[in-house]
Amino acid sequence: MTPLIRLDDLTVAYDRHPAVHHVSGAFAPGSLTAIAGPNGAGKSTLLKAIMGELRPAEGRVEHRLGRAEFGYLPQAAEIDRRFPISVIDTVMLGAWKSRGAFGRVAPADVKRAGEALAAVGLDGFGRRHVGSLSAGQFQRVLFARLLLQDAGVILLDEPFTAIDARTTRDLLDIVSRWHGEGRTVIAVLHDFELVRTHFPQTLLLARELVGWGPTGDVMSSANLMKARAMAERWDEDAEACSPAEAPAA
Ligand SMILES: Nc1ncnc2c1ncn2[C@@H]1O[C@H](COP(=O)(O)OP(=O)(O)OP(=O)(O)O)[C@@H](O)[C@H]1O
Repeated sequence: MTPLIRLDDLTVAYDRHPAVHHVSGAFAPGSLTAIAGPNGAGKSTLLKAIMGELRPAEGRVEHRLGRAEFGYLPQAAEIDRRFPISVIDTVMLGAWKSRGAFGRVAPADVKRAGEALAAVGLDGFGRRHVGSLSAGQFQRVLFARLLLQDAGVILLDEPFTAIDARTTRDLLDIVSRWHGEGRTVIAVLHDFELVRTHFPQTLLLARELVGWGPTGDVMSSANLMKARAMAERWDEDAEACSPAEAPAA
């Protein structure tokens, strides 16, 4: 099968210090993949590089997708909820693909936004200010926004962190539905049990690739120990990356 997204010797760096180092592999269309690895492994950086928010220092991210084909749920810590915006308007932001960034709001979009809120269990919350929601309710709002966006590739950065079991279950149902609809879903996750039970593919990252393939193979004790050992060796003040450091193919 032709890959949907291919990573070719991808290195992504901040101030020339690599956070993702020489990663190669491919996401198949319609695949459901967890990105796992220790803190600081480069997982969020990799998501941002996949959707083009960060440019590679070396190597490439290859695909034929436009920006609108990517739906993205950032880490909760990256979102400022003090911005004075209602729940329904936040969900409506997901409709920008169909109406353009400054386009008029169509009644059909309002209806779809209401349906998306109902689908995530927040019927009647539309007029609430996002700052007044609990963390779990706000995560549901962000999923409703993704439902409205209707993207072919969905990137989720720690979608279930600080979320209770019931909300996690409800949001996992939505992830399963997206997978069933043939969308490609890539999620950064810390809960290994959840990875093993719900994600058929795993990309295990410790700046460099530890493993990428069927979850049962990749999440072996040997690989998890290897990832931890690699993380313990990281030197935050290491020299900037040079092409000569690339591992042999
Ligand atoms: N904007 C930035 N500027 C400089 N360095 C950054 C920036 N963002 C991330 N980094 C560094 O890049 C490395 C990878 O960070 P990243 O957030 O991608 O890791 P992660 O695997 O998602 O971590 P976590 O599990 O803790 O969320 C870390 O050393 C981090 O400090």
